Amino acid sequence: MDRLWQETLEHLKEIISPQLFSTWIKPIHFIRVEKSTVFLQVPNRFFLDWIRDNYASRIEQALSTMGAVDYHVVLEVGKPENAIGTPAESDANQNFSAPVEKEIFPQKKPEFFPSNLNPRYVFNDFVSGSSNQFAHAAAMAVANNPATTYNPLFIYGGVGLGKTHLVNAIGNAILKKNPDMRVCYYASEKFMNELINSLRYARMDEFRNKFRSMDVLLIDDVQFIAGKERTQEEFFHTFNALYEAHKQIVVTSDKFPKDIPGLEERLRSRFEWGLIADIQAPDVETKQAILKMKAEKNAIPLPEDVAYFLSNSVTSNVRELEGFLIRLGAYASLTSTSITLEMAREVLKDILVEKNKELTVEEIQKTVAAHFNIKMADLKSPKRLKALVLPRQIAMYLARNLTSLSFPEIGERFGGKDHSTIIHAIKKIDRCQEDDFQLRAVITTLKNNLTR
Ligand SMILES: Nc1ncnc2c1ncn2[C@@H]1O[C@H](COP(=O)(O)OP(=O)(O)OP(=O)(O)O)[C@@H](O)[C@H]1O
Repeated sequence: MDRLWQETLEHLKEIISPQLFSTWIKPIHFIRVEKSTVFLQVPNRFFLDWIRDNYASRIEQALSTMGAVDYHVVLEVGKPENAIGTPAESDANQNFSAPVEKEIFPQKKPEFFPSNLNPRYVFNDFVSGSSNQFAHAAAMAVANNPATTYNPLFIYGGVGLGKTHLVNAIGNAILKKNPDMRVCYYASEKFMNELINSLRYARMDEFRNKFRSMDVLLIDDVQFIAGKERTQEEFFHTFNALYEAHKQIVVTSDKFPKDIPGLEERLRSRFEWGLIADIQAPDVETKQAILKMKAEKNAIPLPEDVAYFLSNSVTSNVRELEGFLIRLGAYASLTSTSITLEMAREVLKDILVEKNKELTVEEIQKTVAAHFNIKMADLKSPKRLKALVLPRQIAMYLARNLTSLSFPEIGERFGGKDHSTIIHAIKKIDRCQEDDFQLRAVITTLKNNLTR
């Protein structure tokens, strides 16, 4: 099992950024396995909450990918004495001594049909702002009246913007009102792993019966099944069976259905049958409100100026924002100090320098060119072909929105165009976005890709 844990760590290293891996995964210690439960040790309570909410299901998926199928993770707080695994990053973590606490993830319901829902993700703890109010309202409508108006509900948005939170909130709210309903949350990778196992052990009937008997099926990060022929086929039949039986389906993705490469046409069109709601990057006020709410929940005293500093310093990923808060809270608790602006600047300096690097027009052009499958040189050229004009105007629009360059400076980077051309492009994209839902979706996707 030690080897399996090391292999799981290697796998996680590949799918999580080095920064996040060293902050959150490295300090975890493997303790033991009992039946199909893997006991892991984390340095403190903050860590436990954070890992449970953000990484537990990924760890379970990674274990499953490495062969430990259907294993559950139990997190414990404590000293790393009996632990095996990579050493914790900081001395502070090593020396932390706290009473041992245990928490099981996922919190399995005793009944036969586990919902896999994270009980902490509820509507009350979701901050609604202009960036997410449409998705929030749609999610509430579905939770109040499942399978009546918006079916399927498709929520899309960039990394760490609250899709998993919202989809779990829908499930939790429905179950609260209707405890007998069969509500089930599945990360699409877990759906795929379960399918693979059912195929391997000739248990497809069981698999189909299970998924087709649900009242509410919540599938998170559906983009992962794109390109996986067998999984898409099985999901397609599950979708049809549930839809025809008037059961609610909610799907999340990091992209608009049309923009998911490798997604079968028949699934794409079904996702567009219901309501599609986007979550955009939060503005500074929403970020501040989220931080304050999270600080209160975690009993972290967060001064106003630090909340403002954090909200202004990081790009858009709420998970990262929350990670900074937890880091500050842990630092303050371990060193028995209070959180101040000076301390926040010091503790987060390495990460924030990296984050504050401004995007370049070249990066924007590269991303736009790749999205539209055209050459970067075409974005700078004077060619007036229809297939080039829109991508070029979008790239100009993004350059204005995501960098601090002036109109003439942007013109310069687009092959020496006049500033009036840039102004015209920006106005046009601004105007068209108001009515053109698909254009808005493309711009959201590009913005999310550029600022993640
Ligand atoms: N509006 C919000 N209010 C409160 N918390 C939020 C909000 N948006 C995001 N969060 C928090 O940010 C963290 C990341 O959110 P979540 O996991 O739902 O993101 P995601 O969009 O599903 O990301 P991914 O694309 O990586 O799956 C969670 O802890 C969640 O509670």
